[in-house]
Amino acid sequence: PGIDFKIRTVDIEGKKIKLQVWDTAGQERFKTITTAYYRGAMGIILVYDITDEKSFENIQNWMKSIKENASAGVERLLLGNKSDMEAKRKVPREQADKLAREHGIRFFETSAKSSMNVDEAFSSLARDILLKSGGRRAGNSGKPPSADLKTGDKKNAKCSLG
Ligand SMILES: Nc1nc2c(ncn2[C@@H]2O[C@H](COP(=O)(O)OP(=O)(O)OP(=O)(O)O)[C@@H](O)[C@H]2O)c(=O)[nH]1
Repeated sequence: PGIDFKIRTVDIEGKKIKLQVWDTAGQERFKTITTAYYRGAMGIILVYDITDEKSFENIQNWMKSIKENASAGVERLLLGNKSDMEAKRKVPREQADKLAREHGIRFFETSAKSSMNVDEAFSSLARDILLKSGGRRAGNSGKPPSADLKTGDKKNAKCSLG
C-alpha cells in the first residue's frame, strides 16, 4: 500500500531521459495527500477514467490541491485513460479539453491497455519540464537531466501508466 515509484525512460531529441514516476495508491483519498508528497515534483500527471464521470469531477479537486501544495511552476498534464473503451465513455473529450485549456495544460486520451498515447504523454511532460528548466542539458548542469514526476490519482481516477 501507499506510494511506490517506477523508472521510465523517454527519448527526447535523441537523448534518453530517465523519469522517476511516483504512483499514488488507488485507495488513497484526496485529503490524505500531503504537502510533502507534492514537494519537489517537477511534473504531475492527473489521470481520470473516461468511463467514470466521478473520476473526472475529482480532477477539479486535484487541480486545487496542486495549486495549494505543489511547488510553483510544476508542470501538469491531464490524461483521460481507457480510451479503448469508447462504448462506455461518459466523459466527452471536449469537456476535458476545455478543462485543460482553462488550466493551461496539455491533455491526451490514453489507453494503458493498448498503450495508445502513453509514450507520447510521458514524452510531452518531460519535454515541457526540460523547456521550463531552461533546456538544461546533461553535461552542463550538476545533475543528470532527470525529472521527478508524480501521478496524482484518487478513487476511480485510475493510473496504470507506470
Ligand atoms: N480497458 C482498459 N482497462 C484499463 C486501462 N487502464 C487500467 N485498466 C483497468 O482498470 C483497472 C484498474 O487499474 P489499476 O492499474 O489497478 O488502477 P490504479 O488506479 O493504479 O489502482 P491501484 O492499483 O489500486 O492504485 C484494472 O482492472 C485495469 O486492468 C485502460 O486503459 N483500458
